Amino acid sequence: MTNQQNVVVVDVKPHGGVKPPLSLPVAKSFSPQDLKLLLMKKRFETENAWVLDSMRASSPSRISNPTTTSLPETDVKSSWIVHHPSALNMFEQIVTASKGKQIAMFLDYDGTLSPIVEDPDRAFMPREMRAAVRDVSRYFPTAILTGRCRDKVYSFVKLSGLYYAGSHGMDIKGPSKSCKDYNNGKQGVLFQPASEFLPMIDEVYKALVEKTKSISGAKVENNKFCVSVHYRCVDEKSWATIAEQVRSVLNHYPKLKLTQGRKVLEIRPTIKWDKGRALEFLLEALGYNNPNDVLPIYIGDDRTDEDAFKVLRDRGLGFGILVSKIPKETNASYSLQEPSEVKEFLRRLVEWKKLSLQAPIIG
Ligand SMILES: O=P(O)(O)OC[C@H]1O[C@H](O[C@H]2O[C@H](CO)[C@@H](O)[C@H](O)[C@H]2O)[C@H](O)[C@@H](O)[C@@H]1O
Repeated sequence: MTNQQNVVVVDVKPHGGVKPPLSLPVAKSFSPQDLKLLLMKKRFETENAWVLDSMRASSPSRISNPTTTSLPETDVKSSWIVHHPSALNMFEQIVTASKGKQIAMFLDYDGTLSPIVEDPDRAFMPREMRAAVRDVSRYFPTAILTGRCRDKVYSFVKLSGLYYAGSHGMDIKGPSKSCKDYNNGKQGVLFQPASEFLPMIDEVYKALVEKTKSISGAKVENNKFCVSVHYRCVDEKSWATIAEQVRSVLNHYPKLKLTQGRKVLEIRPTIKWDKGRALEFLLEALGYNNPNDVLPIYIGDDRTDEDAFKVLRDRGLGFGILVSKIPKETNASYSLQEPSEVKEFLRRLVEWKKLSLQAPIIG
């Protein structure tokens, strides 16, 4: 007969949600010290399992609610398209909604302006996409919001008339050259809400490089105010090891948290700042305090873009457009399948704007 009972511990994740409950067998003879160690070990294992599940599901989460999973895949897809129609098919409705307002464009980078590739250092932006973004920025205030380091994304985009928000919005800079009159003279706006974390992020980057160097295919990227640990090229059998190594480093840094993107673990400060807050900051920096003056359009493909989609939805402002070929849970209103459709959407916006500037005023 065993002398054990089960203790269930419910804990709170650093970024708000509830962690899975810990259930551990407690022998009556355990000392408080043993119990503490056992609890720590169990928590470590549970958190790893939680990260690993999430890594397997990849990002953003595919639709998994019971009302849709019982339907055949084609029905799920058509029901999703009804709720998140193509932004190309809804183009007329989108521009009609901008009547009397200034359209402001917010664009994610990876998976939106450049196709996803294996090597993050080679995620170049196709020339035609650069032309489309440049043309859009001539007619509408335009910002790139990315998880990447701001300098790195600038080296890919190479356009000086845009706002850039790197490190998931923790590093914001205005256009380096004046673009018409819509930036209200706020050229060079700079906002870095996490600057005190720079030394810590640097330290964590080095620790992660060291911890993952023996995992074939793992890549650690220093994004200035956050760090990415890529596992796209890591054999799935080693995903548990990568999750374990990342957690073992993070355990020493309670002021940092773990989030996830497309085959990437992202380590960032626990401050309440994300792409949604950056979008709000940029709207204010552009002088759009009155929601009646502006129609923001945000296009992105990843979990981190959901923060921005949510801000737009909660404020009843503009439109979020998710780039995805498959149905996913999202706060976006519309969808586009891939970067080539993003380019088409941007081109159509420019054509529409040119025509509307030429149109005679009647009445
Ligand atoms: O906010 P984003 O611009 O979407 O940046 C998010 C992460 O994007 C990059 O990683 C992703 O794209 C890579 C290149 O296609 C791909 O190899 C990787 O698997 C994707 O997760 C970037 O390298 C990360 O640092 C960003 O956090």
